[in-house]
Formats: sequence, C-alpha cells, structure tokens
Amino acid sequence: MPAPQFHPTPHELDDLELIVSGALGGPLELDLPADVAALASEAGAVALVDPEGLPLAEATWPSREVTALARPAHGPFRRLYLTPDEALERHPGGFTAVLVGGIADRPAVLRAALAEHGDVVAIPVAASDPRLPRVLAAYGDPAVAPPVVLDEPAPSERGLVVFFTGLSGSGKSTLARALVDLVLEQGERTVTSLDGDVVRRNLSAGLSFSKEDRETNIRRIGWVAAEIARHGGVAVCSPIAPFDATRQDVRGYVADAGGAFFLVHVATPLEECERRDRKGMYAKARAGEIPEFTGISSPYEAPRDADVVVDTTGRTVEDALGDVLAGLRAQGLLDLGTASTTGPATRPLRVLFVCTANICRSPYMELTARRIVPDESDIVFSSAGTRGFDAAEMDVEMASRLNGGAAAFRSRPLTRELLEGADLVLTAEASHRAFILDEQPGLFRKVFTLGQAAAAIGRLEPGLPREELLARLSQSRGSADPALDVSDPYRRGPEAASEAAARIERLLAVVLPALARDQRA
Ligand SMILES: Nc1ncnc2c1ncn2[C@@H]1O[C@H](COP(=O)(O)OS(=O)(=O)O)[C@@H](OP(=O)(O)O)[C@H]1O
Ligand SMILES: Nc1ncnc2c1ncn2[C@@H]1O[C@H](COP(=O)(O)OP(=O)(O)O)[C@@H](O)[C@H]1O
Repeated sequence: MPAPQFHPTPHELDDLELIVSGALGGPLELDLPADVAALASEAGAVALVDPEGLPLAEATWPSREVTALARPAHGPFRRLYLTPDEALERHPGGFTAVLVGGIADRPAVLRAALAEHGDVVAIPVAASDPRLPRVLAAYGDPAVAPPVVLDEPAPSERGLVVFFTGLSGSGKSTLARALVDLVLEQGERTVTSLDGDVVRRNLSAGLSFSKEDRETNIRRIGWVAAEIARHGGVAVCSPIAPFDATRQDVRGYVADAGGAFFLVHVATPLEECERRDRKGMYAKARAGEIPEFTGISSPYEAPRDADVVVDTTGRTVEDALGDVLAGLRAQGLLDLGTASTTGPATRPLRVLFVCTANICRSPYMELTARRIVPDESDIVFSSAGTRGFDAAEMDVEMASRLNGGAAAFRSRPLTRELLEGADLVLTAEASHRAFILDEQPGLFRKVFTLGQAAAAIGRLEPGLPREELLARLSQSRGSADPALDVSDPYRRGPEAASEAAARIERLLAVVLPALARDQRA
C-alpha cells in the first residue's frame, strides 16, 4: 500500500522546511482531507510533494514524524534559505535574518533586504509566530532585519477580476462585452475576456453540464483569471457559475494572486430570460430535450456576496452597465471616467405638462416640478396648452402661489414637435389626453393625465429604475379617470386656485421622486 500524495499549503511547506532544516523539532502540524487521511492511515504514511509534484518528505501517519527526501529547489532567492548549520558555517561573522513566513511578496522583501545588508538569510517563519524564539535560537540568535513595509500597489496596478454570474440569457455576456470595450477604449489596462460560451469552446471543450463538470469549468476560468490578476491585468468572466462554493473558490484563487475580486450578480429573473430565449434553449429545456438546464432542471444558487446586483429587465445595456461601473469606481478598483454617463441612455428625461391655455395649471406644474427636481441633467420640464396663446403671462392667481419663476414665464401652444420631443407627457385633464391621442394615437405609451400617472406609480413597487418605471407605466395605460383630473381654476377665484395648486403639488410629490434618478433604491 503506497503512501498517498499530498500538496501541503504554503504555511505547511514552511513548517516542513523548518523541521527538515533542524530549526524546529517535529512533529509536523498537518491537516489532511478526510479521504487522504484514510489512505494515509492504511499506508501508515503520507508523501508530501511540492507544487510541481516533487516528493519533498514523507510523514508517518498519524504520528506526523518527518523524513526528508529532497530540499525545495525552486523559487526566487532560494539560495538565501539556509539551514542553521549552513548559515553559521557560511556567515561565521554573523548574518541578518529576514523572516519571510506569512509574507505574500517574498521576492520584494528579500530584494529590499539584500540592498540593505550583504549577509541575508531567509527564514520561513512569521515574525508573529510563537515559535520564533526557538527558531532564532537554533540559528544562534542572529540580528533580525526590521520588517519591510511594501507599498501597496496602486489600484491601477492591482489585478482585477470582474466576475458576472447569472442565468443563461440574463445579460452576462452583453454586459461583459460592453465592459471590455470600455476598458479597451480607455487604453490604460490590459483586459482579457473569459466568456462562458467561449471558454466552453476551447479551455473547457468536452465538459458536460453535470455539477462536477460545471465546477471544473468555473475553477479553470478562476485559475486563468487569477493568473491574469497576478500580473496586474483585468479579467472579465461571464459564465453562469451556479454554485456558491465554486464561486468562493475563485474568490480565493484571486485573493491568493493578490488581485481584487468583484462579483456581479446579473439577477434578471427566469421569466425574463425565458422570454428572451435568444438561442431557443429554454424552450428545448422545457420540452425535456436538454437535461440539467440551469433554472429549469438544475439549480442556480444566488450569491449573497455580490458587489453589484443588476436586473437588466427593461433597462438599456448602457444603463445596467452604469451600475457595474459605479460599483467598481466606488471601491476604487477601476475608474472608466464618464464614459457611461455620456451615452444616450443617461440624457435627461424630458417631461411636458399640458393643459388648455398654458397659463394656469401646466405652468404651475412646470415651475413646481423644477423646484422639486432642480437638476436639469436629470429631468427637463416644459409645458404647453392645447389651445395655448403665444407668449401670454401666467395667471396672477396661480402665479401668486409660486415662489418665483412666474414673471419670466410665457405660454405657448402645443405642437406635434413638442409632443415628439417629450419622453413623458402629463396632462391636467383626461380631455387633454384625448385631444392629443385623437391627433396622434401612436403616442399612447407616453401620454397620461397627471392623476392617472400618480395612481399608476402608487400601485408599483417603490425603487424601480426609471426605464422600468416608464415601461411599466406604458403597460398600465388605459382610459384616464376624469375623477383624477386637476380641474381648471381659471377665473374661479382664490379658493379654486388654492385647491388646484395643492392638488398639483400632491400629485407631483408622488410622480417626481419615482422618476428622479437619485431617488433610485
Ligand atoms: N444544461 C445547460 N445548462 C445551462 N446552460 C447550458 C446547458 N446546456 C447548454 N448551455 C449553454 O451553455 C452556456 C452556459 O455555459 P457556462 O459555462 O456559462 O455554464 S456553467 O457556468 O458551467 O454552469 C449557456 O450560454 P449563455 O446563454 O451564454 O449563458 C447555455 O446556452
Ligand atoms: N440591459 C441589458 N443588459 C444586457 N442584456 C440585455 C439588456 N437588455 C436586453 N438584453 C438582451 O438580453 C440578452 C442577453 O443575452 P446574453 O448577454 O448572451 O446573456 P448571457 O450571457 O447571460 O446568457 C441579449 O439578447 C441582450 O440584447
């Protein structure tokens, strides 16, 4: 029964080296996975091999007494790793010990030490290790080099893995490709795409969609991504990656390589992915023609550790990508500048208010709305009247209920161009809406009475992104209830004016926060 092979962790390898060199006594602290431990018990020993597979030692099992087979031969500055005997023999006049245990970038620390001291010996023990006095005693209590504080790499030099996970058709590849394009356009980082589909055609060719093969697939992607991060590159991965444990493994690989891991859950619901069904695969999966299809007959474990969660339903690619870019920027990992805010998706929303003469209600709406959302890069407001005069002043009664702005206001008649240039048209009465739709029935998706819009928005869950809110609003259209109208206060005295003003303010208080971008959840 041959001893099973085991690859110790870097820390276990350090301990092994200290024991073999005589700096520490045995036994070796070693954790074996249950299956290897069982084999080791049967064989009475375990073979400890280096990362390349070279057997370094054999440890009796379970007593963990070590017999050396070979000394570690590779690694930068290997020549500085001396046993106590070698160190005393080579440096009879004394030497400087550099404690490299627990140090991620050993070459950098040793390079710095060599620049300071000529006679360096590397000892694989951590400065914080309680066994340190014993180890140093074995080396004859040498001078110990003070710890070197290495500069953190600038964020722009630190490797980065952006990992998109989500159902098939959720939008992973589309968002990943858009992100890669932005990085290429900026030209400051190298970037590598590891798309689920593409990887399965090369790196993972031949793998199935069983749980095991999916795990293998994701670990391969993670391994390559971590190597890219090790060299300061950006890797953008977009497999389904349905299992939490495998995603955690990838996070670990990237951390070990000194990179940052940024997880994006593309949380588009199954219904929407299935509705898109770009490749007809959901239909086949439902028909039982594709076994183990994620979301249908194979599980998807939603991450709880995502840095960004983005549902692409009803949103443009630019807009959804904006969430990812904002997250990357907020964590200081990647700043792609304003690239995302210059696209057409983020131009301001144009809202047009309409009443009859454009002197009472719609100007009141326009000027009040501007007070509630003053940011013109967010929403631009205007107004017009179905029978509006050109350049009349605002009604005095209504104007007196505003805090300024009315003096400069001039009325204008509603035109086809004004309607077409608006993203959303909000009218005072159902009759105004009917007037517009009689002329231009094609505009039914964006013309509502203010009361109708407020009622519809009140029925939606709060915090919807603007695009989705508008999409849902256009679906909830129907005839506008005249009971929700803001009736005309013109020449009906101060009470009617106050009532109209109050009603407009109440309705705008429902509609505008839901439309404003910075109100988004
Ligand atoms: N059984 C089954 N389940 C899920 N997906 C399937 C399956 N069979 C084929 N496909 C197609 O393969 C793409 C997903 O591959 P991934 O490598 O990303 O999947 S995984 O991460 O290994 O789970 C995925 O492509 P995308 O739509 O680009 O995600 C599917 O179209
Ligand atoms: N905001 C959005 N972001 C990403 N994709 C979107 C968005 N809106 C619609 N889509 C569409 O959804 C589909 C997503 O497909 P794909 O990116 O290949 O998904 P996956 O890689 O997750 O399988 C594409 O047809 C894409 O055009």
